[in-house]
Amino acid sequence: MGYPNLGGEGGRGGDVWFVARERTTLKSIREKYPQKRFVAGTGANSSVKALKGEKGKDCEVHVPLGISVLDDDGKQIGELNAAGERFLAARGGLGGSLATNFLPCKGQRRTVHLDLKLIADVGLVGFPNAGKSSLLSKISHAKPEIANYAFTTIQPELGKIMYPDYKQISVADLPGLIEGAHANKGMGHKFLKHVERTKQLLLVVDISGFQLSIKTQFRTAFETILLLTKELELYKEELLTKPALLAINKMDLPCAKDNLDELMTQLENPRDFLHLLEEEMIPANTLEFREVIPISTYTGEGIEELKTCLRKSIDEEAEQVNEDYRKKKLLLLQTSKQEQMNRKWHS
Ligand SMILES: Nc1nc2c(ncn2[C@@H]2O[C@H](COP(=O)(O)OP(=O)(O)OP(=O)(O)O)[C@@H](O)[C@H]2O)c(=O)[nH]1
Ligand SMILES: [Mg+2]
Repeated sequence: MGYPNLGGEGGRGGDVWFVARERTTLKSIREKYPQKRFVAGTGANSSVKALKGEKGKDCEVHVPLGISVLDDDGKQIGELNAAGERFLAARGGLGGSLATNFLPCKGQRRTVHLDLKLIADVGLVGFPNAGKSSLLSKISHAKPEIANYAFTTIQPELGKIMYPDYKQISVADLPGLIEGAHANKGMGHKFLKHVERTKQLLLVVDISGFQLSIKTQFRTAFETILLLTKELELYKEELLTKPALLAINKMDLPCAKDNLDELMTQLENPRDFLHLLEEEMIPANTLEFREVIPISTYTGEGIEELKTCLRKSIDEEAEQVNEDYRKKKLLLLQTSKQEQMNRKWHS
């Protein structure tokens, strides 16, 4: 009876949510929120009338798909992988009430870090200058930077291959990999983490063998493939379980045909040629390619075939996933039926 006019609880402060949206980039967040801080709303004062106050307006920050939310210690506390998924970054403070002596509470403050790993059907993996960006610009509408120096690409870029039946396959152009990338040399982890989320790998190698900015200025295509395999293996062995295809680029160059013949022989029995590489660089496992496609982004040779192969590989994989799902469902159904029968039997 002591407070006849103070029955209403103040409204809770607005929350801060991260909401996954297509076509959002980390850059756009930085531009929109240069202060880089979001503080959840403070609750409202207790109302004088015996009415409950309304909750404050939430702040929704649009983030790209593939965002991991990490706490200050680097521990992952959330993940946003599909459009519309939401993560509560900071909760609004409670409104004033009798219990808090009518005083509102402050909104939550939390320091979080956003880490973007691209989600794509196919990731382009290769040494710098192999022609990954040239390839992406050839098969999609993306306009990545292309130049005759290493590390032209420093940010991953996404492009989409459009098929006549409207199916689309997303392809991520990634920064070039170099020897030691697993130990964070070059673009290192920054690049390799994106490979984790691509469904399939498309290795792109330069058939001429010239390497820019790498210890050895010349590596045959076969050696390059082994070195790329080694880097992936050292970073995370599971990456090698992803379906992989191989595009052999720059087939327009004069040396290409002979080099290709040699490479194909080596790929038939890779184990017989491992000795060509320094011992410490030999990978424990070799990648098995679903398809090997010679291409030239200059002349267009092999580009249509490559698109067809990618499509086939992605479709096959999707079919396999569906099949596994069907099998799992069937098994569940069978076991639950069996359980029902058992119960009937015992009762
Ligand atoms: N001769 C020839 N040159 C090519 C071909 N494709 C690309 N190039 C050239 O190779 C160089 C590197 O091409 P990019 O597409 O930038 O290579 P990248 O693999 O994306 O390089 P990074 O971004 O540094 O990893 C450029 O000078 C291209 O013009 C090709 O089919 N034939
Ligand atoms: Mg590039």
